[in-house]
Amino acid sequence: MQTLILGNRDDIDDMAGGGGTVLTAVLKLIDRYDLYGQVAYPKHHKQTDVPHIYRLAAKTKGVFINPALVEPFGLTIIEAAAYGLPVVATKNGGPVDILKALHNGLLVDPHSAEAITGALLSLLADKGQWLESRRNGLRNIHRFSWPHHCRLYLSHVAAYCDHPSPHQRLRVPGVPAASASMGGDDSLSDSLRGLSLQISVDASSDLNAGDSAALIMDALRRRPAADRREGSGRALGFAPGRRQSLLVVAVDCYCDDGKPDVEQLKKAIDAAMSAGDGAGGRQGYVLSTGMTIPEAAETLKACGADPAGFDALICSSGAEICYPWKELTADEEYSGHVAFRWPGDHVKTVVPRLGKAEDAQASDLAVDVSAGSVHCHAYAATDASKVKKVDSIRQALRMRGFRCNLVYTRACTRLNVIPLSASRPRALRYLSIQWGIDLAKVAVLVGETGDTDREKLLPGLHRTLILPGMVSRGSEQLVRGEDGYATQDVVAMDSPNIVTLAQGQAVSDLLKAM
Ligand SMILES: O=c1ccn([C@@H]2O[C@H](COP(=O)(O)OP(=O)(O)O[C@H]3O[C@H](CO)[C@@H](O)[C@H](O)[C@H]3O)[C@@H](O)[C@H]2O)c(=O)[nH]1
Ligand SMILES: O=P(O)(O)OC[C@H]1O[C@](O)(CO)[C@@H](O)[C@@H]1O
Repeated sequence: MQTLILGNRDDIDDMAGGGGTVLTAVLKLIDRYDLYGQVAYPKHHKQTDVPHIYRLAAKTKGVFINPALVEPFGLTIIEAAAYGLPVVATKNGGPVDILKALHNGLLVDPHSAEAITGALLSLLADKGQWLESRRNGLRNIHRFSWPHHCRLYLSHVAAYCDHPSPHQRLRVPGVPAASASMGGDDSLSDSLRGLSLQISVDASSDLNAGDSAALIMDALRRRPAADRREGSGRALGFAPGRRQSLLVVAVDCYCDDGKPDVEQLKKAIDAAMSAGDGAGGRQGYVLSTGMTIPEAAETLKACGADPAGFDALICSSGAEICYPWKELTADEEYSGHVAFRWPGDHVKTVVPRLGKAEDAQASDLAVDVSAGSVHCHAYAATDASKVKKVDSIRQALRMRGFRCNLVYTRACTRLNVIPLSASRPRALRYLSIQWGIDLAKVAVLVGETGDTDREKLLPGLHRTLILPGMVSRGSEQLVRGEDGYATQDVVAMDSPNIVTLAQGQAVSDLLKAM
């Protein structure tokens, strides 16, 4: 089945621009070649349908084609790559640069029907070529991430500022001697946040615009380290010094009764810690969990691990972050971020009513005050069969005007209700930005199963390592109903960024191989 997305319309005659003409021509071709039943051309689609359309095409081993006579940029080609869908694209315009970076398909002359047919058939018929294009797209898509884009852009700006007039100079703050000795910080995200303030035309400069891009970039890179030290009284100001990469332990190890499975978690932590041996402190550690901050600290101690050995704890399924080397209290800045549209106490009593199964008692999903926090309502669940799935509760809450994130944790025995903008991936992104560590230098360790938000930790710009045999009981049966989609329908599990640790393989070896 071919799917043609040809614009939303009620009536072809009312379509703007040349859309109506193109669609009419296509319908005539469908008729001429008698393709009824083989081609779908939906009249309407919503923006939220678009990811599913790309995924469907990728799943059915299809190809995305953009045969524009001229394509100024080509966002759709980047979108297709992000979903693992190979492309055939016009050789006129932006796609030339995109394919040079992504290698995710073939360029064609849009005026040549023969060239288009040839390229489509070649990708569709040659499974090896199709798979290579898919994997290249998934592997290289980070090149269109904002940090990468900004880095490239700045380097071009700096490189071409060769002839400034004497009073117009690019002022990049100097590098204090102390910070110059710090390890490389390869992300520009911090620098970029304040860039509009840092670059100004001013004669009293430390660097000329004519200086090499590398020099300017270097100064920009180092600046946040100095800023951070000034604010070191706050957790937010913590600069993880020599840290250049992060290992995030997000292995949700619980026993059947919901208590932390200390033995298994200890194995996961040991596997992570051993990967940092010999890194000279350049590797940082984060625990990412559905537990509260006190529970996480206590559990780490039970595992024989010093909580202070972790750079951060992401707790309550991403509602809180703390820095245990300093104190076990939540980062207020992050709390401020996630507070957006948090319905607070208004939603607290509604959840048990909407979340318990039809035949269940009120006590089957009851508020657990001790496991809650400012931005997390926690509920104790007696049995997985007595509660509704995440998707169903979320939908019921939305119908009542509450938009929240819901996560079952502790082997289906606890439901965390947190703000919509709080999640474990979101917390990770926050740390990556605050600390200036690119997500490409972050590796997340997960189990084969886990909390209901586990599948959201799998894709992204970071690398994901699946540790088999660590989690005996997860909560993922409570993600969505049986008629819902499967994880592999929304996550490209064959992405080069997602790998499973082989029996006896060390985390460090796998990281090196990725
Ligand atoms: O039926 C459609 C068509 C497009 N999109 C989305 O809309 C966005 C833009 O699509 P595109 O077809 O490229 O739209 P235009 O606005 O016509 O294109 C201009 O804007 C794009 C985004 O910057 C650039 O890539 C193009 O080169 C430029 O011509 C993408 O996210 C698409 O997924 C839909 O959701 N439904
Ligand atoms: O094929 P044509 O006429 O050059 O039109 C291509 C244009 O249509 C779009 O694909 C969608 O509007 C643009 O991205 C692109 O610029």
